[in-house]
Amino acid sequence: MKKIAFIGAGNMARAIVIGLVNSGVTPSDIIVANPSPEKRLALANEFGIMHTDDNIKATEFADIIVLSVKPHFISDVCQQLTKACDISQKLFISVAAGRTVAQIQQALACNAAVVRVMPNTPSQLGFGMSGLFASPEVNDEQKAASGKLMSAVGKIIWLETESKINDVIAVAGSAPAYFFLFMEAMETHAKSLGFTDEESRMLVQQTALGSAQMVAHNSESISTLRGNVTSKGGTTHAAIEQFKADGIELMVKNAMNAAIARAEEMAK
Ligand SMILES: NC(=O)C1=CN([C@@H]2O[C@H](COP(=O)(O)OP(=O)(O)OC[C@H]3O[C@@H](n4cnc5c(N)ncnc54)[C@H](OP(=O)(O)O)[C@@H]3O)[C@@H](O)[C@H]2O)C=CC1
Ligand SMILES: O=C(O)[C@@H]1CCC=N1
Repeated sequence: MKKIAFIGAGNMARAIVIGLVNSGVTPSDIIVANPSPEKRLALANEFGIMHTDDNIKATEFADIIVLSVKPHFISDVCQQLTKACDISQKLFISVAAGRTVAQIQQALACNAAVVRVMPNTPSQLGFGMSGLFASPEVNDEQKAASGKLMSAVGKIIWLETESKINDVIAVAGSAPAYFFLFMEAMETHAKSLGFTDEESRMLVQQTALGSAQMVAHNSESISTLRGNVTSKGGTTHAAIEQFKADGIELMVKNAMNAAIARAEEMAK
């Protein structure tokens, strides 16, 4: 197995590291670099991976460097690495939203092999969904290695054009938060209907889980599954009509387009 370094030990790095270790990757093949100790120590203590506060040491150790800092730190981190060590044979995987291959290569001062990945946090349970785009410099072996890495934490699709990364952000990268928002709204109203906190959480959580499982395990369209719940003139019909009257389809479309627009803006 290739050695993997995570630069940045935040939410996304944590999600992927957990998924990798749970999928059987040897913990001592993974190193995480983060300036402040709490998050990297937590990962090291929980999963037995290596850790450091030195991005350069982590980069020297690894074949694959996963850039998992906030987008506005990507350029500084790349410039730091390129000045301090030989990166010519390394594969860079960037999970950053709104940071293009060209920007990363410019900061690395070379035409490095870069794979952009747009993952999501369910990766930590092995239920991730990632879109991947490879720069022309990425060879077949590196492409296979990055596909294998992200397949360890969920499902993947390869993208023909880099701009599709922004579409994946809208449909999958940011999308767990949409479902959480919906669940939060339902949980809040369940509480106002008099259910306890625990009951409200369980009612919403189990219903969301069951619904997602039905989608995953049925070949019928999602629309058909919805129709199967919706008796004509019944309670679900009343709720769905109210959602439609309040503009749910437009709301979802506008929200997804807002995510895409923000990603495009960040790339400028
Ligand atoms: N969260 C998500 O659902 C998703 C996030 N992403 C992408 O993942 C990336 C990380 O996001 P997320 O994990 O949420 O962010 P976090 O803020 O949780 O994590 C970023 C981490 O980077 C560390 N860091 C800051 N500066 C440096 C540096 N110079 N060198 C090394 N580490 C540094 C921070 O440390 P400290 O806190 O100590 O400053 C922090 O632990 C972003 O680019 C985002 O676009 C992509 C898909 C989904
Ligand atoms: O909100 C963000 O910018 C990141 C990218 C996708 C999910 N979180």
